[in-house]
Amino acid sequence: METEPAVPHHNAPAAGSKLGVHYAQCFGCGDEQEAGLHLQSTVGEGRTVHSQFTVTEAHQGAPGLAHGGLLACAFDEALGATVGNLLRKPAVTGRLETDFRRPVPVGSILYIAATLDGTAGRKIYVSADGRLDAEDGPIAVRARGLFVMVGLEHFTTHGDPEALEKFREAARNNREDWNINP
Ligand SMILES: CCCCCCCCCCCCCCCC(=O)SCCNC(=O)CCNC(=O)[C@H](O)C(C)(C)COP(=O)(O)OP(=O)(O)OC[C@H]1O[C@@H](n2cnc3c(N)ncnc32)[C@H](O)[C@@H]1OP(=O)(O)O
Repeated sequence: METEPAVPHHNAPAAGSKLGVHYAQCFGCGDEQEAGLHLQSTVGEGRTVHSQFTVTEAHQGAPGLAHGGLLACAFDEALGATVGNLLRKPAVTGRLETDFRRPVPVGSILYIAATLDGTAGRKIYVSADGRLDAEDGPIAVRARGLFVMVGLEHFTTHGDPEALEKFREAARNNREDWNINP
């Protein structure tokens, strides 16, 4: 199937909109996960979302340096937030590739700029650069993801049967006009 340009949903949040927590216990963005990433995201121009998080001591692999898997998690979250919020369709990560280009020290802020690259049927292609300490800082990590659109029953069948109500609760706290139906 041919890849087509990704077209943001007509009701996608506008450029400049801050994206809230999609689930309080999410390791990537949740505010009830003490050691989590607390990633914060804002919609950018076009098909982009800008996210950032501060690397803390809870995120170490080697002494004083972020764990690579943890950085991959940050990109999973940033790419997933881009897909979910711009397309407003439920999707899960099928494939995630990361290139680690520079070490990321504890105390750094990682600035992640993600772009929706295209869709092919249920497949969504998305990529991102992560820069150190400034939006125009040196690239530390690059990632490419393939997300696959799923029905909402993916979350209730395989996860918590009350998943949809938990998502809705988070959505109500973020945007009153949010409707989780795709
Ligand atoms: C409603 C509004 C929402 C609002 C929202 C708000 C914000 C929201 C923020 C969320 C931010 C969280 C970000 C974290 C996101 C996770 O971390 S999700 C958790 C990690 N991922 C998973 O657990 C997924 C586990 N895997 C699966 O459940 C299934 O394998 C999948 C991915 C659903 C696919 O299974 P399937 O539905 O049976 O589909 P299948 O036919 O196998 O694959 C479909 C297509 O994808 C391709 N494909 C699948 N996997 C791969 C792969 N690994 N490599 C290459 N191609 C693949 C297949 O080849 C196939 O291609 P075509 O034949 O169509 O060309």
